[in-house]
Amino acid sequence: MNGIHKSHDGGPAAFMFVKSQVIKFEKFLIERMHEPCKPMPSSTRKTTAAALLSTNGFNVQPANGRRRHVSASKVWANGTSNRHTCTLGDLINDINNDTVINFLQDNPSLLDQYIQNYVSEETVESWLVNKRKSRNNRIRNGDIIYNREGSPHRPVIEYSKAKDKRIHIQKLLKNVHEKTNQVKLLEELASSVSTATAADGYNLYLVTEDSRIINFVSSSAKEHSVTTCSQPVGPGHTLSAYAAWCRKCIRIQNAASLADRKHPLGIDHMNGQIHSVLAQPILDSDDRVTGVVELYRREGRAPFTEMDEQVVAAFNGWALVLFRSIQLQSDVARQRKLNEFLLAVTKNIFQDIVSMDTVIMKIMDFAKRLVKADRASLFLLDTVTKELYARIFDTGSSAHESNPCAKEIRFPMDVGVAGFVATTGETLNITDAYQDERFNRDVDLKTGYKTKSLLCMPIRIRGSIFGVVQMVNKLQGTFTKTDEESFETFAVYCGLALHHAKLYDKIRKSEQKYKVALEVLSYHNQCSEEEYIKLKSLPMPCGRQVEDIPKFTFSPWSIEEEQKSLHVVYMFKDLFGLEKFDLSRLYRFTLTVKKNYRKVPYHNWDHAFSVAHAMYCILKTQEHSFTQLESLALFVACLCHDLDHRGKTNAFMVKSASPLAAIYTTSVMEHHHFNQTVSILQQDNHNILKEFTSEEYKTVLRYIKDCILATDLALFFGNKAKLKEWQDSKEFNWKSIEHRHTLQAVMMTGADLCASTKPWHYQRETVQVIFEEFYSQGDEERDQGITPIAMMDRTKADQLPESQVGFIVGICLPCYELLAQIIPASKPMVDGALSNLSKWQELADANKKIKEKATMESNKNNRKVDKNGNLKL
Ligand SMILES: Nc1nc2c(ncn2[C@@H]2O[C@@H]3COP(=O)(O)O[C@H]3[C@H]2O)c(=O)[nH]1
Repeated sequence: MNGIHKSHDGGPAAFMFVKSQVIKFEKFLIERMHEPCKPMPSSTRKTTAAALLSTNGFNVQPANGRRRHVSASKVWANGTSNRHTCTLGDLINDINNDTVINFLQDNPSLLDQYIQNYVSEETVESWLVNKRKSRNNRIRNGDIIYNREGSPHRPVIEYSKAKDKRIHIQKLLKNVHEKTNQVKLLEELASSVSTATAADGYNLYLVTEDSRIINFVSSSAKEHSVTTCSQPVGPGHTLSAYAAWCRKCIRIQNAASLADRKHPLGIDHMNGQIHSVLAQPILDSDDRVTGVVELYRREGRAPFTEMDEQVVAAFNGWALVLFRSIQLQSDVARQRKLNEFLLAVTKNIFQDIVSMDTVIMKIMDFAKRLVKADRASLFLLDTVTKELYARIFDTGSSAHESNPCAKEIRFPMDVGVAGFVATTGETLNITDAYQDERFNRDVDLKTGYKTKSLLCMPIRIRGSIFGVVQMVNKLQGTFTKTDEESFETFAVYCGLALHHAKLYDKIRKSEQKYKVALEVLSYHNQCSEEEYIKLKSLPMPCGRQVEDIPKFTFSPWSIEEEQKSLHVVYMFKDLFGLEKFDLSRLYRFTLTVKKNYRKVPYHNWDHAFSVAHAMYCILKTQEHSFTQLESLALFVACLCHDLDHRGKTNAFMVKSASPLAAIYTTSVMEHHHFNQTVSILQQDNHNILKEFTSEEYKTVLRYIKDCILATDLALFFGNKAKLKEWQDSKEFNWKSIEHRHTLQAVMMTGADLCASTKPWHYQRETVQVIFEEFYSQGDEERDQGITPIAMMDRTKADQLPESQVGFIVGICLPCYELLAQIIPASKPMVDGALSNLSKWQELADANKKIKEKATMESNKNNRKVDKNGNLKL
């Protein structure tokens, strides 16, 4: 049939004939291509027939009387008369598979037109799917299957199959987002690009972080034996190594060009069957080549075109966006994971610090897990001997956890990788230890363990190198940049934990020292057995001896020194009885309290005794106003309220930065007095509260604390104001705990200042010792360059009576007057204070007169001298 021309005279008959043939042709296509579309409308058929004829050189005249001419003089077949194998005439005459195939092969534009106008997109896509399926499933040469069976994701194929593309893309993205495994994504990309370019298969390679090595990762070929696993990036090796090096897409058009000198190793053992290759480097967001996708077509296939190259480049562009997003995502995930890990480390290390060794073991264990190392070691720096040492050395067995190496490993601080890191402060990531000249093989020789990769980092405390932590042998591959970064953060925590552990060790040691000091102290501060036996042997005061004790006017100075302790026991017994108290404990407690008062002029045992006595007097008048625990607390508190007083005020303790002021921020000395009270109660055979229930014990201690703190004169004014308000408004209620406790606080002040209520000669004597203490503090302040207040300035001793007037009027009388309103039996204290006030007033007035006289005298003398000091004549 070659070269046959068909001539038509044209006319309606010819047109009708062609139209009928078009219907046949259409039917043919429907049958062959399983096209589920509707048959053509007749108008379309007409147009198609006309188009068919005209496209192929026939002149078709319209049927409406005007001449429709179908000219057969045109030879059709892509403009060349000698290449066509089948004409429309042939087709029309003898329509069968072969003729149509031949016809369509020679006239692709006709099928193109038909598909574009009459076939739906879905149908075209399903044709494509079917076509690829059949191609991929075809086994060529009987040995290599080019379709990766079981491949989990074939996005392009899935995409082409999907009815709703939008939903499919969402699914695909979700899928992608869930994948943080870059290799899997690259495989997917390679698979997609392979499908898109109709490649017969692909190989995927990844470049190491240092951009030096390219490693084979996977292939679409099921049984792919690779001979070029790992290659240096650069020319002279494989095609992928070369593509990674020159960072350009390389297209090989024929097998012969594969073994170029730039890439003599080609792509691998399949070279012989490969005809065309397209190697595309994959760049990441930092423009670094992360891998290479190598697409290939086998013999018999058309080589890759520039169009394929563009498709691959487009895929690579999208991959870049995708990887950037994945990179960010995985960075965030990694950071979160690291944060969680570090939080766990911190909790674990800080929650349960027992010793430095425990911390070290924990650190090593965490570090190993962090970078997936086989072993870990921590060498501490001995700055004295300039050595690195490890008491706990990771031998790989878990035995070291419970039984650290008895023998310490020690070596000079500049030996080996650890030494290099310790001296330079640099981090080292060594992929092959035996290739590194800094590596010290001795330890391997001793242990028989083979070191391969090493990650070694300095541990710093406050900027100075404290030690070196070493991770040995990454479980898979070598330590990465990410390992280094994570490990660097970890090293900071490590430093903190070790610093903490070091401090903890120090604290533990000083705690032990403190315990020893306490033992020594309590031995010396406790009453001796002799003192106890002696006191016990003394007869308890009785008869006339005790008549005056409950009187407010009773003077503590009127009894012998050694009788005071006995009187304390007497008063205690008198107030509370001995049913609940052990007498021997009471003796010991009293004697030890006495011993713990310093020999300062005023705040000494005498003062403690007189305050306890004043409270005894008040309590004797109020036997049922307070609970037994309250009364007990008031009396004991008075006895202990100035324990270990150093003769200095709170203000002085703060100003002189005393360690006590560092412990307590307010009522410095009062807190210390209470603390001393508890210490004495805790000593052997001293706990006078032993018979109380633990609840009662806690309550008494709480009351004692409140009472002792109330002796801080700074708190008196608030307490007095509250109590006065209740009293003035007749609201004071004995049943109210708050009212009672405020009253107790004011009672403590009243007892503390009781010297101001005593007969004049006792008051004068006491004030003398009070001021002796004040002046001694003033002297010390002056030595420290501080000007003391007038009351503490011995050069202003003449102001004392005036100062006493102010003290009694401003503090003592308001206190006693208020107390007397609530506890009328305490009225003698008011009287005593008033009496002393008048004495001090007299002295102050006399002083004033003397001063006035002196001033007058001096003025008189001044008048007798001229301005130059010379006597006027
Ligand atoms: N000026 C003056 N101060 C006193 C007198 N009696 C006690 N004090 C002060 O009042 C304080 C009460 O609390 P402290 O016992 O700690 O210390 C006491 C002394 O500093 C006194 O008679 N005159």
